[in-house]
Amino acid sequence: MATQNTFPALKNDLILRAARGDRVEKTPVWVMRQAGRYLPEFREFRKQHDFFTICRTPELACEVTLQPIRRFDLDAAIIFSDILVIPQAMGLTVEMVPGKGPHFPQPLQTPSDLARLKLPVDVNQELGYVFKAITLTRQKLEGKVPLIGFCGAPWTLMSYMIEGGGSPTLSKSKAWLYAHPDASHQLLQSITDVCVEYLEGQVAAGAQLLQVFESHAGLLGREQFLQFSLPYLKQIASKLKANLQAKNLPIVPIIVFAKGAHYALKELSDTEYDVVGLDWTMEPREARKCVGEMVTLQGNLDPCALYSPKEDIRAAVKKMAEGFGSQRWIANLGHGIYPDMNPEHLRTFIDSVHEFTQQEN
Ligand SMILES: Cc1c2[nH]c(c1CCC(=O)O)Cc1[nH]c(c(CCC(=O)O)c1C)Cc1[nH]c(c(CCC(=O)O)c1C)Cc1[nH]c(c(C)c1CCC(=O)O)C2
Repeated sequence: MATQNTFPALKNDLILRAARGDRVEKTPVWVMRQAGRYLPEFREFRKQHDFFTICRTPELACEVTLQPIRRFDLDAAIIFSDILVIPQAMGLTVEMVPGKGPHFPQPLQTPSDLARLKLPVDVNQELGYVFKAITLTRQKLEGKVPLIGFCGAPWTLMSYMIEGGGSPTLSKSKAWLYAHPDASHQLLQSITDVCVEYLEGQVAAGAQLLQVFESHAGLLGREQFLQFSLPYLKQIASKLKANLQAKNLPIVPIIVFAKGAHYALKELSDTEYDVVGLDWTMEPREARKCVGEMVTLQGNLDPCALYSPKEDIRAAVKKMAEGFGSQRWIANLGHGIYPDMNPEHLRTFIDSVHEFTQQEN
């Protein structure tokens, strides 16, 4: 059975309080893809190490995780890894092609290809390197901020496994949903089972908050989302929480980020997720009206707003803060930061969140 390690005492628990709906004196902020190519120190590091070698080597993953924490006044670290480590653990080869992104040399083409998957997955054996990276990073953070763990959601991972890489339409993977619904459900369930065990292992290793990335929700319509995405997202949160409780592990808050799922915001808030992430197409006040008071919202400045002059970034943050209000909000961008962003503009974003949300007493 998993046992908890002992870690340095936490000095900043703002994000954990906001996630649970406890009072905060200022709004916590972190940024999706905060460890990455927009940082010169990351680009330097990448010249020496292959992407998945960094993910698989705890000392390297830890170093990259800490880079943005050293530079900025962030309220959380997110473990450096990728959502595609799960397809790898299920037996598929994934390469990261510089300048192009992920590539699967042998994607799933027809339902008969499901036989190629290596199931069931021994999560400790296949993904134990992530657990080691989390434990090491939690030690090296010295309690400065909490450490976020994450995984890709089943539909997003299924679509990568079938498309074999990025795709503007997801037409191959969406074709499975319409032409092979049973095989699709079978695949989604297999991925879900891995996600549950993987997230549990991350908590046992020291993750203090989790995020599930359903990055490809937007290309599903509401119907397809309710059928092929939401049930698996729900299963992840409910089974995970039950397992954590049964094993006496901390029941950490969980964030669901379903990019583009504005059509199912209410349903997303009606789950065991503690936080619902918003992309930049959603209006904070409308979103709050839709989800009610019992859930924390995360987001949602358009990442491209960081291309504007610093004064405009400050104005955009002020407006965003007025829209979300001071409680039950975790500030973030509406999607990951882009590689050509000026790190100093990110600093303006982070510092102005703190400035505009600081409470009087
Ligand atoms: C869809 C997705 C992926 N990976 C991820 C998602 C979900 C978030 C989202 O919707 O953007 C999640 C992810 N990927 C990475 C992290 C690390 C933690 C962080 O700082 O957020 C996280 C949380 C590192 C990464 N993952 C990747 C990089 C860049 C690769 C490199 O260094 O060469 C990093 C830092 C590569 C990657 N990985 C993926 C793509 C599409 C790409 C190529 C596009 C790109 O380069 O941004 C798959």
